[in-house]
Amino acid sequence: MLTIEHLTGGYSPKKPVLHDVSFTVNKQEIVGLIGLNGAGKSTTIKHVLGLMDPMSGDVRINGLAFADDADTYRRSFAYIPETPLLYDELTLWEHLRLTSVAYGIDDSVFEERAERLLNEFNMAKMKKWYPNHFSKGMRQKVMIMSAFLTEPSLYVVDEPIVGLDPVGITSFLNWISKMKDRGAAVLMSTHILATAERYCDRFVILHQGQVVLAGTLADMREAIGKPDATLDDIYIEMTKEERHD
Ligand SMILES: Nc1ncnc2c1ncn2[C@@H]1O[C@H](COP(=O)(O)OP(=O)(O)OP(=O)(O)O)[C@@H](O)[C@H]1O
Repeated sequence: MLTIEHLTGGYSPKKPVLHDVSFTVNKQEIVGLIGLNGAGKSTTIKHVLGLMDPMSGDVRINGLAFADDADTYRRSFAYIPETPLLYDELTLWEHLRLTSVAYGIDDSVFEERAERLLNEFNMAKMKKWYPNHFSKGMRQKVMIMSAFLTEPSLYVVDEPIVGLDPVGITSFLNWISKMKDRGAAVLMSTHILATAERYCDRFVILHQGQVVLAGTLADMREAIGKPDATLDDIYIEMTKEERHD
């Protein structure tokens, strides 16, 4: 579904941030992108979104690179950003509607999906509200519902649960698991390792712009020779040098 091969990239050709990054996210799989602040997670995501061109290497969704066909590429995934971006002049319902129009979703399909999502995320009463009345968590839920509305084959998710209350977190994780079971691929960047450990099928640990370890929890435990290690233990082990322990 998502294939990243030998990606070197970043903001200035003289000083790449990502070095030879390779990993895949398959159908029916949640892959956790893990790393310290500044490790390169957001930069990787910007390359996946097509916002940045690779300096070398390749990023493909369903075999298609952004440069091949930008419109088809963009429509093949939904992105949930860390910081919600809403239009002050559109109500919650209009935000959902705008997304559905952009993705070419049928009106009847839109209404049915939107109502289900509003109920799941406890936002039904706020359909006609404008974003200036939303809390931070509510704003995040608008982004989450917009992404789920499109039912894409790939979800790219940046720190999805920061700012959500426990009920919202459960709704998000249940819904993303349901989409995964139906065949979606999910790339999820997060610092919340206990949740990642429970919900992700595989992990990619980035450190200073390089993949230092990847695989299932079992693969990574074996690689570091610690059969009982938690994801926290593995993460700390792989990033030791930077913390000068
Ligand atoms: N717009 C930018 N211009 C130049 N350098 C940038 C820019 N954004 C990030 N960087 C640099 O790229 C490197 C990787 O940053 P990135 O934002 O990808 O890290 P991250 O893993 O997402 O971190 P965090 O967990 O803090 O969000 C850092 O050294 C950062 O200083």
